[in-house]
Amino acid sequence: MNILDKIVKDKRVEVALRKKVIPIKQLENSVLFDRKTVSLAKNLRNSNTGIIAEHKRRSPSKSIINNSLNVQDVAKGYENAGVCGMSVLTDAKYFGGSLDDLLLVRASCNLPLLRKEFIIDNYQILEAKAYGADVILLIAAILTKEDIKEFSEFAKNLQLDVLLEVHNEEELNKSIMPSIDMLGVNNRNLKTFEVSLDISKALSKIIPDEFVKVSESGISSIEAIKELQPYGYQGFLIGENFMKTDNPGESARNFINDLER
Ligand SMILES: O=P(O)(O)OC[C@@H](O)[C@@H](O)c1c[nH]c2ccccc12
Repeated sequence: MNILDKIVKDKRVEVALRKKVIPIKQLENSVLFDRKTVSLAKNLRNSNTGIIAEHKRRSPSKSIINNSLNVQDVAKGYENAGVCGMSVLTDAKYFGGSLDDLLLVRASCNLPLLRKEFIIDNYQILEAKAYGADVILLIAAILTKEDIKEFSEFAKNLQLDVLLEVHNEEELNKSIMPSIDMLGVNNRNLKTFEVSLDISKALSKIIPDEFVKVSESGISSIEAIKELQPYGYQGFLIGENFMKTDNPGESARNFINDLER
């Protein structure tokens, strides 16, 4: 079984348990649930840098990236750096994240927040809203066209933005629908961990103009961004390149300063 199938299998068990511990009504009654959300898509359209900075402690491809940081400091640092939004990994088993990370980040900054999660159930979208997210990620590789329609419409009804992630043409073709705000091209194959910016370049040509294009993973230089901008990319999701340093906020600030020069 490939790693992605394993993650999804574990996720189904996890979500079934979560539902028993915290009923839907409780999520809907939580303080953050009725909050006004902020749009990442709008921020990206109005930016000429478009950096979405991620909080990621570890990953199946790299094991430990950074285990010694305070998630609230990271959030404040990213906000001060002038990023357009922040992505917070909430998967515990493979990425060392949690919904509590998301909650702490929500309490520390006003950035649009992406819940970075393997979403397979509407319940996780309610959790995203209740713990402070503004945006959800949907991964085409683990969803059917019907799932994508159901989950994205459910998210839109909760005033959440939807970032749909693809890795090839077939995934892209089943994902194009009006309830999607942003199309993310993952440069990393989640089954083999191979990374190549060529994926973003190739797929950009068949992404319709109404979607904000986001390039995800393996971005570690200004040059990479300059290379991708002519292909129409307005968003760049960066995790490891910032998280591997002692001060991700400062790294992001230097990166953005260089980019604006
Ligand atoms: O750390 P990187 O290479 O900059 O990548 C960040 C982000 O794109 C990556 O964490 C990611 C993209 N899609 C995902 C789906 C699930 C988990 C993680 C991801």
